[in-house]
Amino acid sequence: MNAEGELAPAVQSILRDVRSRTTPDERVSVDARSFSDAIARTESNGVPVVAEVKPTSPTTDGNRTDDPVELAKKMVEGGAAALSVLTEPEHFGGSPENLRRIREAVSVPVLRKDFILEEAQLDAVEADLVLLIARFVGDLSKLVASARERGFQVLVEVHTLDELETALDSGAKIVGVNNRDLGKLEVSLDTFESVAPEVPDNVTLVAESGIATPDDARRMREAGADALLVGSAIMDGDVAENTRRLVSA
Ligand SMILES: O=C(O)c1ccccc1NCC(=O)[C@H](O)[C@H](O)COP(=O)(O)O
Repeated sequence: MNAEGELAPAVQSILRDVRSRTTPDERVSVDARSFSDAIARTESNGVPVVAEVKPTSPTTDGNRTDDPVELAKKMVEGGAAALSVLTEPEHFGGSPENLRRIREAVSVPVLRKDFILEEAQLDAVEADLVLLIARFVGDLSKLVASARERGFQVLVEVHTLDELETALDSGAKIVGVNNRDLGKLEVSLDTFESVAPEVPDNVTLVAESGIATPDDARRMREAGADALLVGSAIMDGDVAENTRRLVSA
């Protein structure tokens, strides 16, 4: 794990809050909806998009206060293959309860987007996939195994080739390359293009962050993305139409 001094202040604050939150006593057991099946179902009609319910963020102006379940349903109506739901409350306006309600209301797989550092955090809510960020997790192999024991599929997020190596060593079968550098919060689609060629073919590859237009979507697909994770560009305006535009890219 990187020294926290190298992280943007907002990210340092997120990690401090995560550590101060209480964790549940009871272990979850999940019957997960398959992410690879959801991608395969979408492939014949369009681009597999993981649409993110992201009410706000450290880099977003304002807070979208619509009912998250209504937003999620509109994303599915727009053709989203899967959903990502922020459960971090202080900096992203999310909650485990939002995810629980959304997962009950839709039939596509739902990713829990949070900053999970230790095993007990996995038990906050059931989801089909959980995100583990290679940069922040001390023993990634152990946490991947703990998540799988509970039935979760695991999306391991990387930003560099070194982190990709750590992810693959941990046995990750789904890898997300985050175009957002959590050190500086700068976004560049070049990141995905530089890391993707080193990802083995048998790994499901997700391009994350900074995808705003159909051109961006095509660019990420040409660079090897099996799916695209999109937050801000979908949340800003008509979420069904925004999702549809990227799915039809
Ligand atoms: O989005 C942020 O401002 C942010 C700040 C600090 C840490 C993480 C952050 N984002 C988390 C994400 O992974 C994104 O929500 C996700 O990849 C979607 O990105 P985008 O399409 O650019 O909204």
